[in-house]
Amino acid sequence: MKNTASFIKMKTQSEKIAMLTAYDYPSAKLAEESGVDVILVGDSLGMVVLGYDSTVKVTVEDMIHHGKAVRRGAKDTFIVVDMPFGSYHGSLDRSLQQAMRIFQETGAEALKLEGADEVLDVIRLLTRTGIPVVGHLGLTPQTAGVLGGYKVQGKTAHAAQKLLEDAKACEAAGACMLVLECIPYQLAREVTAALSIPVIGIGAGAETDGQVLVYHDTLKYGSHHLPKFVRSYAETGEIMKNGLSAYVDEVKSGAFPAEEHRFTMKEEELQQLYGGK
Ligand SMILES: Nc1nc(=O)c2c([nH]1)NC[C@@H]1CN(c3ccc(C(=O)N[C@@H](CCC(=O)O)C(=O)O)cc3)CN21
Ligand SMILES: CC(C)C(=O)C(=O)O
Ligand SMILES: [Mg+2]
Repeated sequence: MKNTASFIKMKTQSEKIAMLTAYDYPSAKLAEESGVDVILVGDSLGMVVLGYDSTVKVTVEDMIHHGKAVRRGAKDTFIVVDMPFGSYHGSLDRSLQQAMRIFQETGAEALKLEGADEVLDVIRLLTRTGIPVVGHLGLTPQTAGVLGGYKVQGKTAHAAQKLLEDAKACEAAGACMLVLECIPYQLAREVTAALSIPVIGIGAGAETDGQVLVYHDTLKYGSHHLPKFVRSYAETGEIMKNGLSAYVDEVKSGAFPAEEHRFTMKEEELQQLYGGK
């Protein structure tokens, strides 16, 4: 099992870190078998698995439910679980309580929190408590309503400067890793060079220490809109739909089930059952 020190070593040796989301037992198992370095149980599960139009309806219970399934499917992979919307704001006591529940019940290796500013106190508290924290800056989907949608962040010199300072502050607060979402590649490059902790990008160009993508985007599973930064590596949705249509067709035509799918009662038992009839 890799740990936070392994990822720092990978950064210093310029070995790229491959992170992928997973939400259940089979997806986690496939991710582990594929050699993924870090599995993220993302709150994006609200959109790609539960069918919400944003991540803000996702609850602590949802994250625990899915996190436990992912743990069962990937016993030997470093797992990060997103703290969901509203679970790490308001008071430090409550934030720690929610974090402890997710961390203890799922058995994850780390938790991910979006933002800096007041979230820095939470990063510090969780880290001191013994919970490794992954930061998340740039496009932070939990605050999309305030940001004005899913838009590229850090495009102006002023916004880029603020993001760089936030990134340094996350590291100083104890974050073991940082996710940068939807920012210009030049800014991602600068943040990656400025930090000692690994920086993982999504829509942040090729010059970060690693990449993360959403499972369903990577496999083109589901009918959702694919963001511009995604590359899909398999037409899974199409393959599944073809398989399911073939099943329905064969039930309708009577081609399924065939003789090899049925069970047989012995002739003598049939005799006894029906007598001489
Ligand atoms: N399926 C899925 N993939 C993701 O990567 C993802 C989620 N869901 N849900 C949670 C967040 C939301 N994310 C998103 C969603 C949409 C865009 C998007 O459509 N962006 C525009 C760019 C907008 C601009 O130019 O400012 C795009 O065309 O890619 C970006 C990030 C990333 N995360
Ligand atoms: C897109 C990644 C970084 C994420 O936070 C999620 O999947 O929820
Ligand atoms: Mg997330």
